[in-house]
Amino acid sequence: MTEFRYELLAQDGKARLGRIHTAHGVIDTPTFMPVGTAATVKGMLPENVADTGAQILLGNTYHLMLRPGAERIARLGGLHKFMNWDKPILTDSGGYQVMSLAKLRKITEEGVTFKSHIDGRKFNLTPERSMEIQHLLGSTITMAFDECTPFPATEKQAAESMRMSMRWAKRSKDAFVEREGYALYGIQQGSVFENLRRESSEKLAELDLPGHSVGGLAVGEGQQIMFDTLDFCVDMLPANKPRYLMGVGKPSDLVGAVMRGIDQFDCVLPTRSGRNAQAFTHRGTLNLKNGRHRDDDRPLDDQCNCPACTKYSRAYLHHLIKAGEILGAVLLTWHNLAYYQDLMRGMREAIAEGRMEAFARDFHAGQEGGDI
Ligand SMILES: CNc1nc2c(CCNCC3CCCC3)c3nc(N)[nH]c(=O)c3cc2[nH]1
Repeated sequence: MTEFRYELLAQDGKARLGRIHTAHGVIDTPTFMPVGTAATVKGMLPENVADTGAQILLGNTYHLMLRPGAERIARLGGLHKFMNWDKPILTDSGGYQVMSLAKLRKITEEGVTFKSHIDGRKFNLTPERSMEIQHLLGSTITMAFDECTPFPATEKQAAESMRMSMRWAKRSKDAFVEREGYALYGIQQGSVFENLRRESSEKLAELDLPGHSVGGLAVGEGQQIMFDTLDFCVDMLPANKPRYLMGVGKPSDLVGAVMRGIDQFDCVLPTRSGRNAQAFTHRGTLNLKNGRHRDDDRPLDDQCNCPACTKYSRAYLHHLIKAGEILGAVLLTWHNLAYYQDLMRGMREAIAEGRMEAFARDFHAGQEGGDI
């Protein structure tokens, strides 16, 4: 059996090249984790997600507890078997999604009660129940139950919210079922306040967890404030353990956050925008709804080897989108996931060769390339 372990292989400035060893396989970092909210990466077969280079997916406590139910998934053999993905799965703890999706939410020290956004049934989510659900799912990496502090928040509001999350982190650890090769990550909170981020990091250090995430960002603060916060909060987390920035982000967010020491990312952007005709390319983003593509027989991205870019033209993709064809959403999702994996692979190679600064310069030059 494999014990959960992070290997730091190289550094270039604050950027890190690493490897996470888990019970379900190895993850090369920096890594982008596609989101599989309802036990599927929307529109993709898992083998094709793996083909893009993804080594780990995200699942979600909130969605799966509502439908089909964590106990049902456990009876059916767990989430890996259920969705036919045998590599690592990281599940979020549910608190963030309750606040962004559920109705009639009530937060107390005990946890959150809410009504399902699907059928209005009442639910109760506590650190203990979140741990039980993630255990039933068979998650490789379990996230502590936390509250994502809204932005903006006063320092007092951020302090109270963070302190509750730290009490919930302790309860999460006490309820977490230890298994070799599996891990519980703590979530750092504290909004944009350096002293609160430090207090949160010190509380998490007492729990001696195998990995951590930076929570409470990508909540509307904007890229500059996010980067300014990362400039001081990432180094507060142990350097010998993985650091995961939750909910991030667009390509330039990933480049900037890797350069600030982040190892893991998740974001719905590549999949959600793929379903909305938006494509990320080495030359910037474009929207295939735009009529300018209707006679363009060039590939979407001439530096990409995904099926959308090697087998079809922009004109065809435009046609599929205008016609509302399912294949349009499938091909653009596939491409965006491939582009994100290419970007991460490019950064891993750049860090290994000590040329991350040059990589970032070339990336930005390409994005402003124009005439795409
Ligand atoms: C988009 N920005 C953002 N997302 C955040 C998320 C969610 C990350 N993505 C989860 C997946 C999405 C659907 C299935 C799981 C956050 N999650 C937690 N627990 N805490 C945060 O502070 C937290 C903060 C976040 N900020």
